[in-house]
Amino acid sequence: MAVIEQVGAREILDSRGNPTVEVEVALDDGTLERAAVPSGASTGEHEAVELRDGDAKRYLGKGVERAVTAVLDEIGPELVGIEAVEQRVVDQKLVDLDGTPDKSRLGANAILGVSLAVAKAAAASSGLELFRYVGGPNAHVLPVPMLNILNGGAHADTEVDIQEFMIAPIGAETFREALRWGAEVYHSLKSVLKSKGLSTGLGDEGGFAPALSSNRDALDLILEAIEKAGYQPGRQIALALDVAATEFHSDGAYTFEKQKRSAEQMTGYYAELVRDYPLVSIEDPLSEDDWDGWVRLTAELGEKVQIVGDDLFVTNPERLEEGISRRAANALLVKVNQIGTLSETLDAVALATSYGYKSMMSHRSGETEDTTIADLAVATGAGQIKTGAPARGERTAKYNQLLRIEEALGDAARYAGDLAFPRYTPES
Ligand SMILES: O=C(O)[C@@H](CO)OP(=O)(O)O
Ligand SMILES: [Mg+2]
Repeated sequence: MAVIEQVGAREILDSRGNPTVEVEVALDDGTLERAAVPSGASTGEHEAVELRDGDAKRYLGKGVERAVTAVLDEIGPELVGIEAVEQRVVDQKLVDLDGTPDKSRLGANAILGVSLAVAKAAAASSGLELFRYVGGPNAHVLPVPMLNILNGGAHADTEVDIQEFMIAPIGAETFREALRWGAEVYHSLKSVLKSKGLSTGLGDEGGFAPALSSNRDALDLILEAIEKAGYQPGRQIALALDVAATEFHSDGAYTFEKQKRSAEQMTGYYAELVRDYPLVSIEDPLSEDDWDGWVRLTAELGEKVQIVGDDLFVTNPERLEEGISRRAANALLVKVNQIGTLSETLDAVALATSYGYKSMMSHRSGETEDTTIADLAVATGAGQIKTGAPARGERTAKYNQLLRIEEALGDAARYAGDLAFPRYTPES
């Protein structure tokens, strides 16, 4: 087995034109692999800390030279000589070296880059694709792509409050078919928008970002696009939301559609949406610290629809444990850079699974060409992945990797389909 010989790092650009960290790990058998780190816009207060330089002259203070230096000067030398397959040893070393609970000293961006690059190098050196290396023989379920085709909130310059309107092609037979359906609906939505004189400009995740006066308008446009593409809403293609409610919550109130609302009023609004639309999943319906609101919302809607905790859980096993004990949400959003190491990410998914919580693998709004999360979705059997629209290279890189994985698995591949959403019964 191969040991880590050298760790390199550099500053590269992400899909928003902001700097981010890329790490390279070289092993003594000649293997060289790299991983790039994503970056969020609607970040949760409890996420691990992304180290930024703060020098206003460089990239308006968004540089990551300090994180790069942390990899080169502090982290790298400590890892030389360790077996690359000892992922947990490496990750524990990263956590210990940093020494803070939120990875703020060395930076979660520095730490994650190293953690993922080590995993990729170990996989390559073992002659295994990443999904097989991390997931073993059980890695055979292709996730439902949760395609974000209409962007609002912090990802668009419009007044649409809900951040992400996604389609979930649950009725497809294979991932390949699901992705094709999704792309067809994406194009269909473009025509629908054009025909109504609405903008077809894009938001950060490649979805359209038209100026609309209500959030229901967005759902109606998408339903029209699904039908015009020749698919049945609900049975073949369901809907999902990421409300990202932390973004419009302050002083105990939600400013939604220009009105101040309580958690109870927001819950009432979602209950109507679930009644009126084929929704399989709602992410962050309430703010990150509104635990009581989450508990009540989950009690009211959790039997009918998946309720996903993103800012609430921040892929952190401790916050997830609290959520499980209080019965807040029934699914976990999984973002590798919210927690900072592969081992802790896998721990969060395992914890979720053991309590019957579903997991949705996720990108960030600032992304790179790195495709690690596609492999992790299959490795963990998550059954769901959201990585933006079926357009724009940094998003399609992940979906395209899933096409390759499905092909590599051949007859062993199984598409998660509507089984990914046990709380949803497609209408006949
Ligand atoms: O809220 C989210 O789920 C994400 C990804 O879609 O957005 P961001 O990366 O900006 O936090
Ligand atoms: Mg979210």
